[in-house]
Order: sequence, then structure tokens, then C-alpha cells
Amino acid sequence: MTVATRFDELKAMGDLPSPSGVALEIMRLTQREDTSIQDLAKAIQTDPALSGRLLKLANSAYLGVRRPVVAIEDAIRLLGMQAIRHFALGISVLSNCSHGRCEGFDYRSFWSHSLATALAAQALAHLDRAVAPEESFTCGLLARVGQLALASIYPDAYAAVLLSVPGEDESALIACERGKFATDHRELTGALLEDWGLPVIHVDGVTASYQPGLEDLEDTSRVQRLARQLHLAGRMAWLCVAQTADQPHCLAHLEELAPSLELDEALLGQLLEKVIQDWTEWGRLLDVPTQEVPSLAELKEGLQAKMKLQTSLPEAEFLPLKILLVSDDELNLKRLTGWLEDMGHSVMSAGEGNEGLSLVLSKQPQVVICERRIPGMDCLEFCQSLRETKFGQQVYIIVLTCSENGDEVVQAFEAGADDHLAKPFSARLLQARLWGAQRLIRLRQEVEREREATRRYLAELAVANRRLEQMAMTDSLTALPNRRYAMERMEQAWAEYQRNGTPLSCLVVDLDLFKQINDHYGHDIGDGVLREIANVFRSSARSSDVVCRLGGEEFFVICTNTTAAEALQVAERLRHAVKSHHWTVPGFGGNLSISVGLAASLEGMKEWDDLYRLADQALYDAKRKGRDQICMARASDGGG
Ligand SMILES: Nc1nc2c(ncn2[C@@H]2O[C@H](COP(=O)(O)OP(=O)(O)OP(=O)(O)O)[C@@H](O)[C@H]2O)c(=O)[nH]1
Repeated sequence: MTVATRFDELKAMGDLPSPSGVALEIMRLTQREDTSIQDLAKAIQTDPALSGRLLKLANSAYLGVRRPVVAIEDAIRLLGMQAIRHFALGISVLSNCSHGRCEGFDYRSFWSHSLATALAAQALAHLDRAVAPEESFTCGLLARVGQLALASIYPDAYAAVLLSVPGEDESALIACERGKFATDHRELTGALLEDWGLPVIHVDGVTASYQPGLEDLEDTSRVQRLARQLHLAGRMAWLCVAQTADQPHCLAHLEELAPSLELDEALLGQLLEKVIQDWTEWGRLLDVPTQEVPSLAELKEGLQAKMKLQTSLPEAEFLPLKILLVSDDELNLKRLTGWLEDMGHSVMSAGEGNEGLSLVLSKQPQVVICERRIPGMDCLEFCQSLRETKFGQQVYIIVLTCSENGDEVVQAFEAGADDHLAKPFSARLLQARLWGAQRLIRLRQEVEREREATRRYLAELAVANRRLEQMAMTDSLTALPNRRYAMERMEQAWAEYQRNGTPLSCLVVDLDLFKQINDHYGHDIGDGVLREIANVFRSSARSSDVVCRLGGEEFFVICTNTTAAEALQVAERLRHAVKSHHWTVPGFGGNLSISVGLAASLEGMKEWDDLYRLADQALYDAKRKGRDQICMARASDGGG
């Protein structure tokens, strides 16, 4: 069924909103070329309420009238027939349909929002005259009149539809309406405006304002400009009627849209202030409810304070982040930078993908916030390229999508994004999204800290173990390797000897009559003598000889790669060194000598301790023969 036939069908039901008889007469008169200002004034004066409202419009500050307009004829001259026609239409529909039978439809809120939209559209039209401001007023006032039509024709069914669609999700409402009524309020609005004789540009502008081509800002046609004005006007109106809790969301929307009409923050603030003031005055005049709305500056200030109060993480959990913004939208960059810096983060920015990539690598930000569409490189390509680098794998990436469009969001995640945010969004939402990044980064830092602590602990443990091992192998009195070490080292040397056949010798060295020293000088001085003699051995032995203390006054020297004859020279050197040593142990004034048992590896020896045993026996011989001498084990003594 075509739009026209469906509309005709609904029109036949007789419940559609309609202008008053006076308004219809005004419309008829203004369409005729021979209508005089006096005729039109007469028609208007038959409706005192309309006359008053018309004078109010004529005296509106926007028209810059120096003297107050008090006569309808002057108002007509000032405003022009076309504007009178629009105004009469809008105001009479409002008066005729200020209440109705649909219980789920809030007529007063509807007109409150519509009036704010009308005044905002009028204000915006003064900046860019896509159409005359008074015409823009009517377009704004009637931009959702299709809803009124559905509420009038299907009061019960429409109440159910409104209940089933949450909030201000217009696309969902339209889809639901179509399913139920085979038309929707957007289509009906267009049909009604056309039916009331509005020019095509107004009708098209209103219907396009539901989803204006914000992306395609190149399109500067009057319809598109009017559509953008009406869309922004609708958003300003939402801010006017919003409850305090919804104001941040409305403000974010407004700030997002403002650049599409080249409005900076100051101008947007001024406009909003004017709209709120007019809305309050007109509301009183038309018996439409209004409310107090804070100024843009107050709203922003309040939101920032609130944001700090309500949404900041406990101090212990807050982590200042290094953030890179990638966007070619100067205004957006400025806004996001302001928000993020207010939150306590440090921000850098790149205008396109390649610049973004090199900044990530050189400045190493922890978070990258990237527009879905960036010049130079597709955002998805940008994410993938980042993830291919070692550092880029750790960066937390948030992609700013233009909508909650499922495909777009999934693609962003597939390309490596950690999160996404559908535009427009508030500073509060952005801050909340960054908590995820902060938590993840803090966890990563904790893991890294723990890993570092474990590394340090293991290194300390290794040092401690080495020290323990050393202690376990070292004689505490002389710091020479102890018996345990001596035996292990001997085993190694024996294995080497067996493998390579290199000669191996060892010396068992014992101090002579040490008991007498202890008895004479005391045990402490005896200890000092043992310490000093260890040094004598250390300095007299070759660097390849391993001097150990087996215990008591007994020492052991392992002479690797050493024949018996060479070992004899070592033993002699030790004996001589001890004999000729000048003792420095305080209180000790005696002499000392040593006895040495020497054994060298012989063919046929099976175990390393055969060699040790032979040396020990040789020592016994040396003692027996009168001490202060070296005895070499003979082959016949064992082993070979
Ligand atoms: N001061 C001190 N004395 C020790 C230590 N270990 C063993 N001794 C003493 O060394 C002495 C060894 O005496 P003996 O085994 O009788 O032999 P000796 O007096 O050296 O006589 P010969 O070996 O036959 O020449 C004992 O008096 C032990 O108490 C020690 O760590 N410090």
C-alpha cells in the first residue's frame, strides 16, 4: 500500500490532528494572491489567543524591532504572509491537540518538547537561513506530529506500543509502529505536513531530520541543512525536558552534534540560554509545561563535579594513564583531551593511522582511543598493525564506533580492539570504560612486579645456596676446603686420571707434636697457629694443588697431573716453608714442623681411596721415623 493511500485511509477515520477553522482560513487566504493584509488581519483577530501569540512573535527579540508591535496588521507586514501561515498552523494544532484519549501518551510533555524544538529550530535558522526562522519554528513544532496522529487514531494500541519501547529509541519505536499500524509517525508527519500545504522543502527537511546525513557534511542542500538544524533542535529540546539524571547523556549528544552546524561551545551555550528563556515565556503563553534548566556552563561544571564525586575510582585504584587519541576531528580531539586531562590522564594525539602507529612505538602509551574512521589507514588495519608489534600487543585499544551496529563492533574486536564505545558518549561513560583499562594495566603491572620479585628471590636463593654449598665444603677455622670437599675433589681427580691417564699424587700432612702447642699456649693460640699454617700452605703450594684441611691438625693436598717426583718437590716446599716461617700469632713463640705422607697413582689401583690410604700409611711411616720428614708410599704397600 502506498503512503498516500494509507494516509487517505487514516484521514477518512476522521481522528487526525487538524488546525482550527481560523488557521485553515488563514492558510486559504495566504495561498491566494489577491489577499490583502487587512483581510488576513480580520481573520486572525477572530481568534484572540492566536492574535496575542502572533504579536508576541512579532515582538520577539530576534526580529530586532525597535518599537513594540501592537497592531496585527503591523505584525503581518513585519513577519510576512508566509510566516503567518506557518505560525497559525503550528499554534492551532497545538491548541487543538493539547490533550487526547491515549492514556499512554503524555500530551503535555509532547508539546513541551515540541515547543522547545520549535524555538531551538528558530534560533538555529537565524544562523543559517536554510528556511526563514518562523518557518523553521513551525517545522520544529510539528516535527513529531505523526505521533500525535497515532495517539489520536489508535489510543489504546498506541499506548501499548509506547509501553513496549523504552526511552527515546526512535528507530525501535518506528519499527514497532510499522509492525502494528502499517505506517509510522515519521511517515505520518510527512503526510500531514504535506496535507496542510507546507512546501516540499519543509516536509522533506522534517522527515530527513529523523536521521540527517551527519556523516556527509558535504551535502549542503537546503533540505539537508534544515534537517540538521531540526535534528540538533530536537536534541536541545531533549536537554530542556530531561530529568537531571539524563542531562549528561543529552549534553553528550548535543556536543557531538554541534560541530555538524559549526557551533562552538560558546555559541552553543548562548543559543541554549536563549532557547530556555524563550521556552519559559512561550510555555506560559501557550500553557505548555516547562522547567528550569541550568546553563550549559553550569551543566558542564555540575557534571564535572559530579563525575569526580560519583565516578572516580577509589584513590588506591586510580591509575593515571598515558593515552593516545587517534582522530582527524579537531573538535572531538579537543573535547576528549579536555575530559581525559580532567580525569588525571596524560594525552597525546595523532591525526591519522601512520602517525598513530609511530607514536605508539616511540611514546609507548598504555591506551589508544581510535575513531572507527581515520584518514590514511583504516581503523581495523591500524588495530591489526598495532597487534603485530611486540609493544602494540600490550596496548589497550578502545574503538569509537558511530553506532551500536553489531557488524561494526564485531569487526573492531576481530581486529584486536579491547573495547568499543558508540558515539555519542558522555565523559562519565568514557571514564567508566577506562576503568577496565586501568584494572587490566594494574593487574599486568602486579604480575610484572611479582615476576620481578620472583626473579630477584631466585637469584638471591641461588647466591644463598652457593654460599651454603661453599660453607658445607669449607673449613670454618682456616677457610680451606674441608674433608668433604677433599674427598669429592679426589673422586673427580681420580676419574680424570682414569680417563686420561694423567698422573695423580696426594699428600697427607700432619703437624708434629701439636698437642704440646695446645697444652703450652692454650687452645686459642693453637687455633691461630692452624689458621696461619693454612696460609703458609696456600702460598707455598702450586696454584693447581688443592690444599684442604681434613680435621684437627691434619691437612691434605691433591696434586693433579703430578708425578710422585713432582709431588715430592711440593711436599718439600711445604715442609721447608713451615720450618722457616716467622710466626705472627700473638703469644706464640715456638717452632713447628710437619710430617708428610706421599702417594702417587700406580697402575692397578682400583679406587681413589687406595691412593689416600697409601699416603696415610706413608705419613705414619714419617711419624714413626721421627717426624719433620716426607715418606713416599711404596708400590708394595698396596694398590699396585
Ligand atoms: N687448637 C686446636 N687444637 C686441635 C684442633 N683439632 C685438634 N687439635 C688438637 O691437636 C692435637 C693432636 O694431638 P695428637 O693427635 O696427640 O698428635 P700430636 O700432638 O700432633 O703429635 P703427633 O701427631 O704424633 O706429632 C690434640 O691436642 C687436639 O686437641 C683444633 O681445631 N684446634
